[in-house]
Amino acid sequence: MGDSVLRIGLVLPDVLGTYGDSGNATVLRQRLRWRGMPAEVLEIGYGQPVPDSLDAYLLGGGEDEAQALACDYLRAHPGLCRAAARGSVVFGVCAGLQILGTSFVTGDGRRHDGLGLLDAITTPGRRRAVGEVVVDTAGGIGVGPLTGFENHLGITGVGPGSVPLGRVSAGAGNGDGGDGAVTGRVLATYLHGPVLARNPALADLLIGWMTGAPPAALPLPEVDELRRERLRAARGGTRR
Ligand SMILES: NC(=O)CC[C@H](N)C(=O)O
Repeated sequence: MGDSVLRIGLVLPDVLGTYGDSGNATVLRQRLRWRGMPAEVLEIGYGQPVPDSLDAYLLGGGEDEAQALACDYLRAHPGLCRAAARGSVVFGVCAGLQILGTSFVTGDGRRHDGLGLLDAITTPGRRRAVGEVVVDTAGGIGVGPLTGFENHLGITGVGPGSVPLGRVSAGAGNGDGGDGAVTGRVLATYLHGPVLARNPALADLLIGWMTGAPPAALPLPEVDELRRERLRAARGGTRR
């Protein structure tokens, strides 16, 4: 393939594959292809080299032990961090968010250094946050309301080097009223779904960062209808 093919790295899907977040790579690739931009997904499995030349890197969710293993691997194989320093897009979900931060403490009380690409520190909460989430991004990344589901023990404090994506109006998110964190082109959230399938505007924000220009509109009425349903259902739930 030539240099014009956009390359999306799916990072350690064999370790961070518990919550279906690998679908985010499929969504990004397909939304690029629908716009006539060739794209491919490279799965970077545990034990394989981590290239530093990709346009985007996606990290999904996982259990504490898997998360610690993935984080150690990415610290020892710094291709992702080198690429982020050059401006590649990095997108993390839940365990991915915690790994991209400065440090996290797992449920067993052990502290782990993160990759330090986001100014975010995670510690165990009092109880696991499980359920639907809605994030209002008007004061944050401005991509409309985000919907997804969460399943995590960690609570995340965002420092001055990052900003949350927005404020949660249902669910827990970071645990302090915000969700996720963003610094430059490194963005992460607690939302599974896959979140890019549920929230095409977030996928297109990442695509704009990858390509250097906001992509053309892509009307998909059935996706809009699905979003309306999800938002109605989640907003009918209780705030935790
Ligand atoms: N869903 C996840 O990725 C869980 C992340 C982390 N292990 C936690 O429980 O906080």
